[in-house]
Amino acid sequence: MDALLPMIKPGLVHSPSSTLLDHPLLFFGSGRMVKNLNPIRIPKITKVKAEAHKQVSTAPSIDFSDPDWKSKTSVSLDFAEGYPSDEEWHGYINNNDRVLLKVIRYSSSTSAGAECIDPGCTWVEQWVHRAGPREKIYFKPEEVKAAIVTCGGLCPGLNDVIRQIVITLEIYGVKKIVGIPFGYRGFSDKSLAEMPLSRKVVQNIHLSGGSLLGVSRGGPSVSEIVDSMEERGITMLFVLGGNGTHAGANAIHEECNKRRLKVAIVGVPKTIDNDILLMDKTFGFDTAVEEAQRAINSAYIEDVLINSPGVGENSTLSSGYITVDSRQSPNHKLSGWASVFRLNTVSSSKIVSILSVCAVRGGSGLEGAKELGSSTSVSLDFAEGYPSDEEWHGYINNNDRLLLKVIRYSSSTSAGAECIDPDCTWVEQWVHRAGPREKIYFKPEEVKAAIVTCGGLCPGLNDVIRQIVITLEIYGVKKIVGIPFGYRGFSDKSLAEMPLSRKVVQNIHLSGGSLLGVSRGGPSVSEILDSMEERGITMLFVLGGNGTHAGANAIHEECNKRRLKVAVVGVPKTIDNDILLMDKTFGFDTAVEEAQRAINSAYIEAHSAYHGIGVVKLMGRSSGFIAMQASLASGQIDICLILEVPFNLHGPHGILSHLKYLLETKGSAVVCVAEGAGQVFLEKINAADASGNIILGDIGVHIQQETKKYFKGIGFPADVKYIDPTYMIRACRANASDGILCTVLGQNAVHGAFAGYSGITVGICNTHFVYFPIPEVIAQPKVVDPNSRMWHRCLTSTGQPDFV
Ligand SMILES: Nc1ncnc2c1ncn2[C@@H]1O[C@H](COP(=O)(O)OP(=O)(O)OP(=O)(O)O)[C@@H](O)[C@H]1O
Ligand SMILES: O=P(O)(O)OC[C@H]1O[C@](O)(CO)[C@@H](O)[C@@H]1O
Ligand SMILES: [Mg+2]
Repeated sequence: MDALLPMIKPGLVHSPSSTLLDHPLLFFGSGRMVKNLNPIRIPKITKVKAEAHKQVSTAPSIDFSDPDWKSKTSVSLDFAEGYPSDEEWHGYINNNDRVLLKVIRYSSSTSAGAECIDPGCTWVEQWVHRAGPREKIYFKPEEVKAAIVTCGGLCPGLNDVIRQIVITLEIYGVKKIVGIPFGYRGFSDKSLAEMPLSRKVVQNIHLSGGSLLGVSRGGPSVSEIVDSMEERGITMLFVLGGNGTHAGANAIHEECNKRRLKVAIVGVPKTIDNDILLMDKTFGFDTAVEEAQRAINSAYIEDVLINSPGVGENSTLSSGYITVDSRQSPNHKLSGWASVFRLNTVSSSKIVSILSVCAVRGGSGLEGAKELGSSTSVSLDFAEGYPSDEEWHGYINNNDRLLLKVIRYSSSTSAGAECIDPDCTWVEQWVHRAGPREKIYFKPEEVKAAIVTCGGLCPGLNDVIRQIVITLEIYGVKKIVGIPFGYRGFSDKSLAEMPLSRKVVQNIHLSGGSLLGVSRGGPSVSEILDSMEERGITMLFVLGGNGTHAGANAIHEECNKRRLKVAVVGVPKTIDNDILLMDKTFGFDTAVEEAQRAINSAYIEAHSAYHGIGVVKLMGRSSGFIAMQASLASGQIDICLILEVPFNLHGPHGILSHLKYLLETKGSAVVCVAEGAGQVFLEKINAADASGNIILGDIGVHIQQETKKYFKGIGFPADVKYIDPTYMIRACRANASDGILCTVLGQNAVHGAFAGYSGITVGICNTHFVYFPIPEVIAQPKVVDPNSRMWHRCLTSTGQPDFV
């Protein structure tokens, strides 16, 4: 297999005719390639002189008084001889790193959504190249002329991509960057001049939709385009577009190869339709769904309020998910689980008829997990035997598994490498796939389900409550209640449980907060259990963060001790995104979206003031994910501070001297700080909330005060504005992306309980939904890895140096 790899060997730089430039996307694994791809040619490696690109990405030693500090440090190209040893990799991606393409191991080709290559549904590894900066680069930045072109229809985010390409090219040291106007047409239409691009030009273009460069369809032939590229001396072409644009890009690439031109053609797939193969999603898709949802909401409101009651009733059913509407068509054929959505009563009796006799099981979802401890897979003891393959229709086969980690790091020093042993051996760790099972454990008519929401607020709580209730009703459950104000509702006699039904929850997702209320602290686990027994609860859905999940696990264990037939299922809720093993928790995306608005206000304030400095504090007591992502999303942050990365305020490498430099050079600056950061500078409060969480000092206020003091002290004018949007970012309604996440989490929580799992929580992992044993995800808070690509991307975006 290695013979196929586009290796950059010590002392070698790959030649244009035989390398990644030929095959920007290669697949490896088990000798199998994805259909429709041409066989991979064995690359011919030509000897050229060695070029090592030395970049300091995390620990640059910077002299801020030098106006050229950026070009001298993190962006400098300091070529050296020879290939760097593993120890020398700092923030670079090792060329041999690979990402697994498919992460689900289907146990049967008839399991819901199974994508099998052969009828036996054999597990086939298919690897793709990991993206990111390489230590050895192929082009000399000063020789590069880069062009960007946007083709096809418009798409939200085009300007964001243009902007970041330009900024990143500048960081590499590229000076000649141009935009080709109006798509491929700009290559031939003499009336359209190419547009010089620089950081200054693109600084704020992401604040508007459309494309700075304009778009078009149609245009010149490939050979005309390449003639024009040769004439212009273009050596890098970035092509933003959909499938047509990419077909064009590939033809241009092939033509360049034919003409033996040393040109890199790189596409960035753009389409709101999300119809590009192999990717989780294309940019613009999320925004399009968000906007579409607004249109649906308007349609819903129009129908309900203006049209006849009959129409209104219909749109009540269809609101949230328009596909439900199509399923109501009497001619629409549904099978298996899908039919359950439509044929409510029939389906529940069908489900009952296939009841299994398996016991409610403890959390035991992780298999073969070297670092996570071994655990058993779930075994099912069905009364009437295992259904044959032909019988699966829309159900998840119990033996389906999802791979936890998808990157094969070739070296422990590759950027963000998470290796289990020093050799970075590839270890398969499998988790259970979430979803409806054909055999269920509970008889719906015997179930009493309760939902409780604990901890702080989080956008999407109502969406999850709503979906749990709707899904329970689909199963045929009649007794559904909400426990008011968190665990406290189990003991406080003044708080009556709230009966829940589809009618009650129908529109609750249109507001933030929790219909049930939240609280911290509360009764002991045994009090909770006594109350659950008294109420006859057989399913408990627990929405909360790490504390809540610790509680849920204790409840599950106590149920086991008391030999109660109860399913305890968690749904992780936290805007902080600090739960282990998941791609993200619900509410996080919305919090980032809202935080970005606060950052934009801070930017405008700072930008409009003479020597303005905006400081924004964001939530995240034990991790800096919100601050990092909001900084990245906004593109307006100069300094992002998180608790995972230490910093100094004072001194030559401190934040204050960098702020002075920014005011001198840019005229303004914006700082984003996570609430958990810089606690060492603050006096300990020595207090905890009702749940025992330590109360933090206010780092935002501290930075504001220190900044004012510093500039006053040196007699340098500075206008400091402080924005604290912390509660605003978590009290709002979930955005579309969180709305979808919440809906699927809610459905899967119910499927998990009905399948007979307990002590589990539902999560999204590598874009698929899985069940985790609770203890595995709350062993410690998930934090930002300062060696991760995401943090490095944030640094690339802010341009900030190290502050120690
Ligand atoms: N170790 C534990 N065992 C049992 N219950 C716990 C434990 N830790 C916390 N709880 C309970 O869980 C509930 C919520 O905990 P907490 O206030 O820490 O919020 P959280 O779930 O971590 O959410 P957030 O992300 O908002 O902090 C509280 O009622 C608390 O009493
Ligand atoms: O004010 P409250 O409810 O204690 O919540 C604050 C905490 O809740 C969170 O939003 C979620 O854990 C933290 O980021 C924050 O520190
Ligand atoms: Mg917590």
